[in-house]
Amino acid sequence: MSKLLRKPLQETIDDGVTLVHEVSGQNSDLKYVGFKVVDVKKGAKYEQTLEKEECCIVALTGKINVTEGDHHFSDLGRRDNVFEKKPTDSVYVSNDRTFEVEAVTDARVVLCYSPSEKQLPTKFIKAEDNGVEHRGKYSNKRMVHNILPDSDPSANSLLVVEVYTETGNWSSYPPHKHDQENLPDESFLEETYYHEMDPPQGFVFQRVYTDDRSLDETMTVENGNVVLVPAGYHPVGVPDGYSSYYLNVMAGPERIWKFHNDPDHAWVLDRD
Ligand SMILES: O=C(O)C[C@@H](O)[C@H](O)C(=O)CO
Repeated sequence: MSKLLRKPLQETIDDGVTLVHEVSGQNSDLKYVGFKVVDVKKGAKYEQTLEKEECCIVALTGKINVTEGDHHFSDLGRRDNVFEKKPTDSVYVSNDRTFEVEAVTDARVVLCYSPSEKQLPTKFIKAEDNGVEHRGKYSNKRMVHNILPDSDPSANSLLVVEVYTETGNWSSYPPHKHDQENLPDESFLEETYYHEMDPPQGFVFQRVYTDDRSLDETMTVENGNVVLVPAGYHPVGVPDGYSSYYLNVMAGPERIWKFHNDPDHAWVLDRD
């Protein structure tokens, strides 16, 4: 098994709360990105006290209430299935704060983390505020929901985005990387991919590789898997008949997404 590929854990951590994924500095080489997925049954609660880390809570599917101090946000979440392809609600919570997520319906909640020292205001990121982008042509078509892009200063480090790739298409393609602190040409950002497929028996392929091939892994990724991208190019290929969804979390020393295309493949962008 690749050390970059994570399968769902399905570990009960509280009444009605199942830990589906947990990526942290304790169980990976990532220093800037932490990632969790929890399934919360209707009426159950997940609570967490953040230390020196900020968190973006994404109502992936189902409906939730989120409370942090005097802030209470009700009935967040816009879809029962990510393949409804509509943006959803999220909440940004800064370091050293405690939040609670209560499920209004059975819900899957994504928790995106990055180290943070400087407190920022808690912020409700409404579905309507997600920038929606259609990128690419030929077999490189995808749709993006920008939850926390680098143009939004609400977070210290976190960048969060959802990407839908059409059947038979490629995304994060031509292959690009962001693993050098070399601004303005490239930024260093670690990344995680949480994947789903429609229909769910589908799979996609994701390759993670560096120029010198000291890292070069090609993974068969199934519904609900997570891929870690500590460095390198990280294209995704989607087989015919299946659609792909993934949620990316990125973070690094500077909060800017500046990627570098693999020079061997950048030519695909130059076609008419
Ligand atoms: O293909 C896309 O446009 C999505 C990717 O950019 C993805 O969000 C990523 O690789 C970020 O580095």
